Amino acid sequence: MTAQRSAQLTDQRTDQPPASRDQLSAIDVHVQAGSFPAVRGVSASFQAGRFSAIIGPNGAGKSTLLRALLGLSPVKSGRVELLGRPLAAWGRSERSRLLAYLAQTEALPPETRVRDVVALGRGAGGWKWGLIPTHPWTPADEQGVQDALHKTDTLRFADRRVTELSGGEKQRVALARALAAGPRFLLLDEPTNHLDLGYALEVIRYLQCEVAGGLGVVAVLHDLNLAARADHVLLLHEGRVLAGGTPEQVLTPEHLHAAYQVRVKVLRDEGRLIIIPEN
Ligand SMILES: Nc1ncnc2c1ncn2[C@@H]1O[C@H](COP(=O)(O)OP(=O)(O)OP(=O)(O)O)[C@@H](O)[C@H]1O
Repeated sequence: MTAQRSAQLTDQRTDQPPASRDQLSAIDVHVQAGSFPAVRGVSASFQAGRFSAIIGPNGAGKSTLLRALLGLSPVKSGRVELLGRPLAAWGRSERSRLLAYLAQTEALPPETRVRDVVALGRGAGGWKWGLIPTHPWTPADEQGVQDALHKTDTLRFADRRVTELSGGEKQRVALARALAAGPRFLLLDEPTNHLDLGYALEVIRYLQCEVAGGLGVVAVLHDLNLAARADHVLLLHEGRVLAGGTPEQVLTPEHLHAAYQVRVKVLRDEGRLIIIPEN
């Protein structure tokens, strides 16, 4: 795609932050993955109390951007800000209290009961894995674990071992662990990967409930019809922002063809967008 054509597709090449400071922002962020410039000058803001989806074709830089927002991938230039302060200025424990991460493939400790895995999310010790408790266990911790189990529908197998679970069940346990600490932002890399259609929708609905309660969700999604349920969509292409805004602004046939080289129809059903490949 030529630069001129790309510029015609959107007048919103960067997704600039609104006035609120209750956000996680990337400001002209460049990230190098090995010798490859995986993220090339991305500016975007992700609000607390909003569901943001990051979409784009394979290799567009979605996971690398997510990791940079978490401080897990070093930023070559530009900066990430959390609640108006540079990410690097936050202490490690404050940062991990505010930001939770659900990676593409979560390594859950094997032979461990689900309840104990979720408790790790609140800083419980896991002496078997060399983890030291972050603080003495309190009734609030117990309640946080119970709530996370309940909300993710994992309570009914809370006493089973992780090794006895299906891929989808493990994914929900990983989600429960990420949520147990009550983070401000939850960043998820393809959270619906191993989930059947019913649970994928349930996870999205569950995340929407948490968003209504003030959580900021930033999810890398491949399923454009799930991304259409987000409040805000960021479309990446070759490490850059191709478009950012509401699903209506971003999920257009022009943008999607530019990013995926696929012609799509965008339909509307009861106010929701439905994206259908044309062939
Ligand atoms: N260690 C590395 N060395 C070289 N290139 C890398 C490295 N890690 C990632 N890349 C490249 O950086 C680009 C962005 O990778 P990233 O995983 O962020 O993409 P993505 O959009 O999440 O892709 P996918 O949808 O396939 O998961 C890809 O082209 C990838 O091959």
